[in-house]
Amino acid sequence: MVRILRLSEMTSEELASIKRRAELDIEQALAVAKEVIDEIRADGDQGVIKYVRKFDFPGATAENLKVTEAEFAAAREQVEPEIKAAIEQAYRNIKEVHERQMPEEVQLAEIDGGVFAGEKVTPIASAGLYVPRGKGSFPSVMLMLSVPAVVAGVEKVVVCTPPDKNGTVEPASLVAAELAGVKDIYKLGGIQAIAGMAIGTETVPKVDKITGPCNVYGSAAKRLLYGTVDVGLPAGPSESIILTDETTDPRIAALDLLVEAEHGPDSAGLLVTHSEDLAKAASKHADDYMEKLPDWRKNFCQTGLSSYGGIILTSSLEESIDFLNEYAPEHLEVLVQDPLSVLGKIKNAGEILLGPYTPIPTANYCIGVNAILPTGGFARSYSAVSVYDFLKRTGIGYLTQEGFARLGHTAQTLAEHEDFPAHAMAIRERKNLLP
Ligand SMILES: NC(=O)c1ccc[n+]([C@@H]2O[C@H](COP(=O)([O-])OP(=O)(O)OC[C@H]3O[C@@H](n4cnc5c(N)ncnc54)[C@H](O)[C@@H]3O)[C@@H](O)[C@H]2O)c1
Ligand SMILES: N[C@H](CO)Cc1c[nH]c[nH+]1
Ligand SMILES: [Zn+2]
Repeated sequence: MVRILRLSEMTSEELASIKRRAELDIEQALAVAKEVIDEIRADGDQGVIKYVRKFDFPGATAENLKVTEAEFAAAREQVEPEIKAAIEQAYRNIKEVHERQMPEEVQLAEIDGGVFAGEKVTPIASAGLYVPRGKGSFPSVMLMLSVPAVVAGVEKVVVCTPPDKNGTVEPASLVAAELAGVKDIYKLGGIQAIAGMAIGTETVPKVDKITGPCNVYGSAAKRLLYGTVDVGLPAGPSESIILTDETTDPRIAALDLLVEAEHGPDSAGLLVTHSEDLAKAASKHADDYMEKLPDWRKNFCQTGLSSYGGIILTSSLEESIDFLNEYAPEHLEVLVQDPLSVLGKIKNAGEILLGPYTPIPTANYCIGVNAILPTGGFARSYSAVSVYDFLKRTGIGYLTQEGFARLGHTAQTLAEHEDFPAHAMAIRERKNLLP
């Protein structure tokens, strides 16, 4: 049975472990990440190729690291029409959502007589997208990263994604990339991908920003390369909370508890409820549904649900909401009787999905909201991937003579107070230099 943890009886260590998720495991990956990064810094392509061969594609060479036009053509042929149609529908919604996010290129307003303030947005010049491939194929992630980057207007979009041992990139991911307008794809996974794009080699372009979810190895590389490159939002092992009450169908709750738990042994699936009956029924149904999964996914669920996940039994809906706000889940499903009634009380979640007709997979794939979300508690301060991950906002200020007359003295006063004499002089002397 999926474990039921009564919140009031959990020790502080148990609670801390649940809230920390799998982030702790990154420590064991840091050593190998440092070794790989150092060799890629020193040896460029040869460093990259050594580790692509070691971890993914034994036949890797500098000549076959980049996906060719022929491989795109082969992918178009291989991908079933039904899969293509699904990718196209998902693409349309994701594109619609992200185009709606785009701000005006320049905004400037006169906020006081002669005082103009605003901002302009500029796409970053180059972005490196990481599309994972270890414990699943992710054409959906390809779309969720490529579409906002292209909509934002990034000139150079580079993708790294692990190849299989024969050097093949998952065909549906290539179809998705081509649909989104991205063709610079490199057969790199894990540490070597992050390091290759952060440092740049003879074959792998150096980029200004890397973003995309990855496992503990890629996450370790991002942590070590923070400062060399912008490593984007912390998107690690998947996690979710299913918030329920006594009215929730325990079968629906059990089904949805398994969704993110199946991503990997380090994924966290939590069901949070104040109904003991619901908890017990959902635990039983989850066991039954797990039997329907292939062994490797069932094992992921069982491992995750018994270490980072399970069913949290609280004393009230308010306590459930307090717990989820503290936990800050990547995915939050709200299956209580009146989902909209709790929306205003939810402060920390990567996404909020309302009601029984909005299971997490609909958002993972095709509602259009971005499914690349902060994990490990970072939903307290990070947002889902959006066009803003690929745009810079630059402030614009403009004072007319009237505006300067209005603000000059204030600026000089504060400059003198903060003991910056050149700041103060730049204002004071203008009165003698300008009409
Ligand atoms: N937060 C999000 O928005 C989001 C979205 C999708 C997926 N995810 C998560 O992303 C993660 C993807 O992980 P994954 O493993 O499936 O794919 P991955 O692409 O991150 O990792 C696979 C790569 O890891 C490297 N690797 C494997 N074993 C290694 C070792 N022993 N030493 C060094 N490198 C090694 C290989 O190069 C391989 O290509 C999952 O945890 C999934 O839950 C998160
Ligand atoms: N749930 C993942 C984010 O944690 C997104 C995804 C893609 N494919 C399946 N799931
Ligand atoms: Zn998922």
